[in-house]
Amino acid sequence: MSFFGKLKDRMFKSSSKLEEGIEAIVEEGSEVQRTPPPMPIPSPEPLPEIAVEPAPEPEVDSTESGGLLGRLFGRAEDQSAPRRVFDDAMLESLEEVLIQSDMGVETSLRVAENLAEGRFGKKVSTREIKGALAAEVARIMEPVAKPLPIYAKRPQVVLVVGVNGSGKTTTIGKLASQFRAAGKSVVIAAGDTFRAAAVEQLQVWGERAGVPVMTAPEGSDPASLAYDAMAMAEKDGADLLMIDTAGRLQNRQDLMEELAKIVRVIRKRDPEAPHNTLLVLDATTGQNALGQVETFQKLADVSGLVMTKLDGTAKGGVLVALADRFGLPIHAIGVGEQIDDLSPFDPEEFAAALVGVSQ
Ligand SMILES: Nc1nc2c(ncn2[C@@H]2O[C@H](COP(=O)(O)OP(=O)(O)OP(=O)(O)O)[C@@H](O)[C@H]2O)c(=O)[nH]1
Repeated sequence: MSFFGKLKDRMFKSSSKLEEGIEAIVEEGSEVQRTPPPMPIPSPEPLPEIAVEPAPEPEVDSTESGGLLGRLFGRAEDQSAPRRVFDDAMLESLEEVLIQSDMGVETSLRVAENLAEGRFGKKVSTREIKGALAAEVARIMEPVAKPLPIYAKRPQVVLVVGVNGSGKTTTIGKLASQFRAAGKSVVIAAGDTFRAAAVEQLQVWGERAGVPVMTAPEGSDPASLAYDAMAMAEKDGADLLMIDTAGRLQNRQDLMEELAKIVRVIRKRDPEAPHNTLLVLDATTGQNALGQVETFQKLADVSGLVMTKLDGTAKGGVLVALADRFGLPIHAIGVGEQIDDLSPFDPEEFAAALVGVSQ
């Protein structure tokens, strides 16, 4: 199955919510429209003879793209499909549906406003609105869709941060496996030395990915492990060193000091390290993800995001809010617990899956 197929299948909770919401809005309004239209007033004078093209149906921006959205939403529409006039009530209902999909209030209001532009007072169908929404979401997401940059630097150090349970370990395993498949040599450092279970889990992922995992005794200094891992990665000529970290936000000061110390010691070996600081976020936490970005930006120099657990959540819209608010690159998304359930972030695929493409 293509990754888009998987994404579409698994993001059903978000998309069905948006899809059903938009359908309901259009259908509700279209009933109002069934009252007979007023009789046309005959024009007293013959119209001057100028070549007038029949007014075209309002175009869906996305249909102009030859890409995925164009293919999905661009075909001619069944004329019997319900339509309603885009009015204030529709604008408000759209805002509500977008907020419910976790796009955040600010972003939802702006997106709804953009959908209204050029359509206000005109009759629109569900598919037109879905197509336009998908195009708008893709437009917002386009600038942040950037794979993890790979540098010539060896080892490239990737520090992985995020709250406990966000999916750091799983993401490190998945990324390591992908880098291995691309012919890169990888070393993992199990930097959450305070939790034996976290270390064990990382070892399991290391085995799956065929990548060595450096560990240290429970409770030992994560910075010292990071330093040793850096030395080992240098000695082995590894392309990448991925460092897992603790995610205990309960004591923010300790965590900040711990992360700062890791950075300080690895810089003794390479003043430019870490080359990437990946923040792993759990999509099921919805709007909390926004707060986590703010917090971790204070704790570390976050360079990009990975959003996990997009499968089975109705909160996929939070990615749009994140992109709109922070503009941080989204390197990858996770849609499952298996090793190949991590994909580069594709804005059009995401937009289509979020909005729902069954129509
Ligand atoms: N459905 C789904 N589950 C995921 C995904 N990514 C991670 N998980 C699951 O989320 C749980 C937590 O993931 P971990 O990788 O252990 O998270 P962590 O941030 O390392 O957490 P700690 O080890 O507690 O610090 C595990 O049960 C994973 O299998 C995903 O994309 N989709």
